[in-house]
Amino acid sequence: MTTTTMTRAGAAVTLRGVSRVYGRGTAAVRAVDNVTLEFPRGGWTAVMGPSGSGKSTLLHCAAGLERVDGGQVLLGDTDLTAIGDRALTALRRTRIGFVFQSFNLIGSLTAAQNVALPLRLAGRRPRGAEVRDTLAAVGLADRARHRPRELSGGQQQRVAIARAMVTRPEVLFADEPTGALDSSAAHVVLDLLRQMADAGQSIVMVTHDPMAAARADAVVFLRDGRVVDRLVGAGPREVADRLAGWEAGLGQAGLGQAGLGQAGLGKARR
Ligand SMILES: Nc1ncnc2c1ncn2[C@@H]1O[C@H](COP(=O)(O)OP(=O)(O)OP(=O)(O)O)[C@@H](O)[C@H]1O
Repeated sequence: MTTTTMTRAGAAVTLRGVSRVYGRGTAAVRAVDNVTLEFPRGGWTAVMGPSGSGKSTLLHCAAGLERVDGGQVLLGDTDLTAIGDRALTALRRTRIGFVFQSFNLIGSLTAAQNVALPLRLAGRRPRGAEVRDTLAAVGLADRARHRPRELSGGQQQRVAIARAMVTRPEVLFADEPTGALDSSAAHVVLDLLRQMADAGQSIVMVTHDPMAAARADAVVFLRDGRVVDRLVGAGPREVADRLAGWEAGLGQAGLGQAGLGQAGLGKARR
């Protein structure tokens, strides 16, 4: 875990007053409620919060997978809320990578073919070396011809990361990337993400796991669709305590009153 956050100038993704509402009238749920937030360029940010706090919705809005109902989402300088569906689709294929908890690989394709898919979708003919190098970067050079069912869960997730990275996206988004993995496979995936972040890749990751969140440079906490807290350079214990406080509905002030953990009332430390 690095305690200093080495980020390049500017934000990778900027959310300004972003809201996403599901349903209407009395049934309306403000899944994301007026969130203003920057995900730094070249930094790894974890997003945590109680179940239903809006983490996945926020990630989908930030990645342009879902349209917002209010506010602005900027990828670098590009306002995703101001571009049409075709431009957004093209942008998603070239400038964003997305990794899901359940890998979402295509079972009938080999690992190499899965990795080549985003290039083909973007209208490019993949060069063999490009796909090979990307698989090698996730430690799977020798599994190129395997199909997903012939790979372990951890290996499948590494293929999914290679697929997300083959277009060299500005931001890699990951929704619970270790949620379906045992702890040793999770470690391998988290080591890989750490290595990528150290090499300058911007990463935004939703997770329930304090061990995973503590590998990131910063942790943002959501509750009821709002950003309520942030930690920088925190260890797993501190992250777990802070999450427990928000899950218990106590918040930071409540943590002090209830004597839960060591989270304290301080601002994020650097
Ligand atoms: N497609 C949808 N239609 C209606 N409501 C939705 C939809 N998707 C999410 N919601 C609601 O929006 C809120 C936020 O959901 P979201 O999945 O973003 O939370 P989360 O923090 O990722 O939850 P979890 O940790 O359980 O995955 C929840 O109340 C959820 O029920």
